[in-house]
Amino acid sequence: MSHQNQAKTKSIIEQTILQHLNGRQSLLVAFSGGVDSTVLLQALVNLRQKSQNLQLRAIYIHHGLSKNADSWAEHCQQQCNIWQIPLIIEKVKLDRAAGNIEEQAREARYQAIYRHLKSDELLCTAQHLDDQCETFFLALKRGSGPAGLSAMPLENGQHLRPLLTISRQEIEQYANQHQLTWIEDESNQDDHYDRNFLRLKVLPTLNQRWPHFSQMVARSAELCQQQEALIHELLSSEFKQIIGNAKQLNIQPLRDYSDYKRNAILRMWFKEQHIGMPSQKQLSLIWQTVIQAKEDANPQFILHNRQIRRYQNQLYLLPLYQDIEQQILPWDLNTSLSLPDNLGILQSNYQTKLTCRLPQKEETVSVRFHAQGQFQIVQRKGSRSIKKLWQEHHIPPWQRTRIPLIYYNEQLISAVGVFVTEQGKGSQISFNLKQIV
Ligand SMILES: Nc1ncnc2c1ncn2[C@@H]1O[C@H](COP(=O)(O)OP(=O)(O)OP(=O)(O)O)[C@@H](O)[C@H]1O
Repeated sequence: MSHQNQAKTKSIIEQTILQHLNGRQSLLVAFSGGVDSTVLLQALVNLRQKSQNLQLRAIYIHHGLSKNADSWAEHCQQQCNIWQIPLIIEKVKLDRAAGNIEEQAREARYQAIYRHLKSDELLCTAQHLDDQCETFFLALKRGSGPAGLSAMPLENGQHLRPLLTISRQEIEQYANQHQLTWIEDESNQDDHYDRNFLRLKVLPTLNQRWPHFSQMVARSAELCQQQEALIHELLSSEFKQIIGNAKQLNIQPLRDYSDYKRNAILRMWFKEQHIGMPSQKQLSLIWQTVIQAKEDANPQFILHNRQIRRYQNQLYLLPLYQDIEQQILPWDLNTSLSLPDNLGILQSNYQTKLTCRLPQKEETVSVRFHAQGQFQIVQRKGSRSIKKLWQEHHIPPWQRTRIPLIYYNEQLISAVGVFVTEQGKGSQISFNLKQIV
């Protein structure tokens, strides 16, 4: 490549980034140490030198997946020292046994990054044109509609992908021209992963035959994005009317919509809650088995580690709660006991109201639950008084009876039936601890 062309590549990359920054100056760069984010960071350092007044920070996420991850973190640190950029190194924990390690890593990575992102900062990641093409193909392989085929947006909230229109080849040229050093992740060569298979085996053939193939795919993705934006614009006022404060969806109006409109509204709802899009089949199952379930049913549908529930004609997207009925929680009454899933904190109060009978002695214990925007009530499972409370407070079924087994002084006692209300004002209610041994 001639010097002239190289200089052109350099200025194209910097100019493109500058254009996309559009005056924003405070940036957090997701820096993996790979060639793409190395080029991104270096180009930003160059722009900073040219008095663009940029405030740069970088973040490296240590997934602990590769045996080389420590040395990658070290490499990123050294590089940032040279460029005088503060670097955050954050370790995340993944569970290999839980499967889909790539997806887990991605989710944990973005969660960790967003924890560090300041409100006035822009997150910059280094996906490029060829990544965009691969993402489009991966969506095609899943049979996605326009939402999936939109691939990655250039900008989404506080997240910018300033290299999205730059090709891999241009990035590599820039890296070589600047004699940059970067990390080669050994897993990039493993075509067992779908993305690598596309990159290594499929797209080179297509790009060889049609030199602007990736640009054309990116254009299709952009057209899909425009269609999505249009649908969003057309439905947004209706959507606002049927979504509640807790992001629950009023399903009554959905019954009068056409299938197309209903599915579009449901997709908007999932998107709003940052959950991966359900497939067409999953959408129709949600419609049939949850929304259309018999009135007295208590339907549940699990999607991407969340559960979809219906209650009083509203659709809720909730975390998957632990089965605390099977859990044993040791409790020293001198300290407070945190219940799982944010169910609250148990605290004993020796100026008691209610009696707990333990084998050795009779002791009176009352238990208070502390409100944290919610309040918790523990009572005997299904007793008449508790049923009344459920009704009064509109407690949905999935919050009604959660029974942890609790040890006190090495004796198994049980707080029988825990439930949570969201609006709770009265915040503290005492209950019976029942001895069950
Ligand atoms: N370990 C990491 N630490 C910090 N940033 C990272 C790390 N891995 C990836 N990134 C950032 O994310 C960008 C995209 O990387 P990659 O394509 O591997 O992720 P991805 O999960 O496919 O992202 P997306 O789904 O948003 O395309 C990188 O260019 C880099 O900016």
